[in-house]
Amino acid sequence: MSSKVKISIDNMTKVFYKKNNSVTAIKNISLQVNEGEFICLVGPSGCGKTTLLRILAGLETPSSGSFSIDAEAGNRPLQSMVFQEKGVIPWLTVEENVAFGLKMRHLPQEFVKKQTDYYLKKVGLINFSTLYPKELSGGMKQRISIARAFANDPEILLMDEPFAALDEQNKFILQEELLSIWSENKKTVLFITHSIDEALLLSDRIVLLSSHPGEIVREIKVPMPRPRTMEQVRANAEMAEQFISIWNHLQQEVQKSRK
Ligand SMILES: Nc1ncnc2c1ncn2[C@@H]1O[C@H](COP(=O)(O)OP(=O)(O)OP(=O)(O)O)[C@@H](O)[C@H]1O
Repeated sequence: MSSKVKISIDNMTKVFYKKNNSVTAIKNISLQVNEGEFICLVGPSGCGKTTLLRILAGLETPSSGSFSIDAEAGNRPLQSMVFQEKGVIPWLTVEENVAFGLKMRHLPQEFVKKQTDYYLKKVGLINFSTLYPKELSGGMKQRISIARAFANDPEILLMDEPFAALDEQNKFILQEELLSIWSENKKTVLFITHSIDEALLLSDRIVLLSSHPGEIVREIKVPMPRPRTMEQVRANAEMAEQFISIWNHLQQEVQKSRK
């Protein structure tokens, strides 16, 4: 990981205004993410995690505060986003889905083919490239989204619970595949998860948010060296301590939000 700051979020607040009331989704969020850093955002439901990612993706505007993403020269997209579901285009084949962003940028056909095949191989879909999403399992569809996001070669990757809808076995496989791809090109990643295990496995740093409105309450540097596997994470005493500490935080925040 470099010491260069890639994402800088400065005192950001987002308020949604409705007819007769307003909802503050996130409040005074300040965060700096280094180039190549993998950060997981963990917090109770409704604390504004998705809102924060949507702002960074340019899909919402902050009510106050600001952010910047350090962009290198060239025509790389600023960010790619991977969602929990519905991230694939149903009328395009697997290959066309992965190539979509590259084709939109009118990159040379040869380069698009090379980049697409590389990531299709990485996620184990090269033999399924002519199929349509309806012919695939949920895990395979998420693989398309991951392959497309990396193939686009964005400045940063934003991932909103990409594995939440998968069964445990598929989830473990995809987590390891994601880590394997990430370890090659060290993208800067902001990843939302409700799974403490997942956050401990994937992150360099875990950012804990309070219940609604979401404020950053703690940052945890994950002490375990890489490469990591879920078995190692679960067998490690220090990680077990972190798990309990995060679990207690979430319990307290959920109880607070119910009062
Ligand atoms: N477009 C919107 N209009 C009005 N309110 C919104 C909008 N988007 C989000 N909110 C509100 O902002 C708050 C934060 O929502 P958000 O989806 O960001 O939380 P979250 O932490 O991602 O939740 P979860 O973990 O359940 O996915 C919620 O109270 C939600 O109702």
